[in-house]
Amino acid sequence: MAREAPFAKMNGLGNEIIVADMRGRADRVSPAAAIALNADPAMKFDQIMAIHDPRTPGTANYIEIINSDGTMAQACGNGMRCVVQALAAESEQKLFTFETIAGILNAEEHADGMISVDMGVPRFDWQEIPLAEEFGDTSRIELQIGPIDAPVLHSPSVVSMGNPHAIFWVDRDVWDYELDRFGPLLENHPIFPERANISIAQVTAPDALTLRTWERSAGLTRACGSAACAAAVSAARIGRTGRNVTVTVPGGPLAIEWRTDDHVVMTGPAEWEFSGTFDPETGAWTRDRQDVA
Ligand SMILES: N[C@@H](CCC[C@H](N)C(=O)O)C(=O)O
Repeated sequence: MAREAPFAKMNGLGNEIIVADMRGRADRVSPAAAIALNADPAMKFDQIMAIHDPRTPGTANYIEIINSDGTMAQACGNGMRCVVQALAAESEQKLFTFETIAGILNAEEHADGMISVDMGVPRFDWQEIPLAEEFGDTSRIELQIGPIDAPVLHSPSVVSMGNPHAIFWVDRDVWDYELDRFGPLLENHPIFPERANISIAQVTAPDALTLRTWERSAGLTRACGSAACAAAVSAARIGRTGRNVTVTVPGGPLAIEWRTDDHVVMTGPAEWEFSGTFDPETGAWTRDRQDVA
C-alpha cells in the first residue's frame, strides 16, 4: 500500500477542512498525524474528513471526522459539504449518501454549486446530548457557572446534532462577547460529560440568526455547520423563529431548514484551496506541484 494519501485543503465558509482520500486502503489518519498537520501554519485546520471505503461492500462511503486535536467528532456540516464538492468534481454524480459514526447522511450538489446536507434529526433528550444530570426540558437549562462573569451566559439551549451543542442566547451583537475566554470553560463544564460545542447566538429577525462558535476540540472557528443547525432548531423550539432560517456565521450565511419530517437540512458553499499528498501516520505532506505558484 502506498504510504501517501491524496488530500484537498478546502473550507466551508472559513471552517478549515482537509478532505483526505483514504479509499482503497486499510489504514486510518492517526491522531499524531492530525496534530502534526495542525501545527503547520500552512495546513492549520479545524477538521479532517477522511473518506474511507464502505464498511459494508456496496453501501455508502464511510466518513471519519477528526478534530484538530486528533479526537473524533460525530458530525461536521461544513466538512460534509467539502466532501461532496471534492467527490462531485470526480464525476457527474450530484446525489451522495455517506455513513458516519452518527449514522447515514444524504447530500446533494445543486446546479449553482451550493450543497445541501441532510444533517439528520436533532436529539433533545438529556441522555442523548448527553448531559450529566437529568433535565426534563432541554430547550433552556440553568447552568451553575462559577468563574464566568457574564450573567447572560447561564441558560443555554442544548441539543445533539450527532454531536453535543449548547447555544447561549444574547440580545447584543455576538461580537460583544469574549467567546475565546468563555468557550474553553463552557466546553469543559461538568454538565457535558463528552464536552460540547459552545455557541453564542442572537435572533435578528423571525427568520435570521447570527452565530459564533467555540468548537469542541478545535476552538474558535469562522463557521460550524452543526452549530448552525443546532441554533436553528433551538430558536424554533423556543418560539423565537420559524423553521426556515438564515444563520450568519463569521464566514457567511447558511440556509437551515428544519423539515416537517424532523430532518435538518443545511445549504451552503464549499471552496477548494489546494491539493497534495500526506502520510496518514506522521502527517508529513507535500503540495501538488501544479498548485505551487
Ligand atoms: N465544524 C463542524 C463541527 C466539528 C465537530 C466538533 N468540533 C465536535 O467535536 O463536535 C461543523 O461544521 O459542523
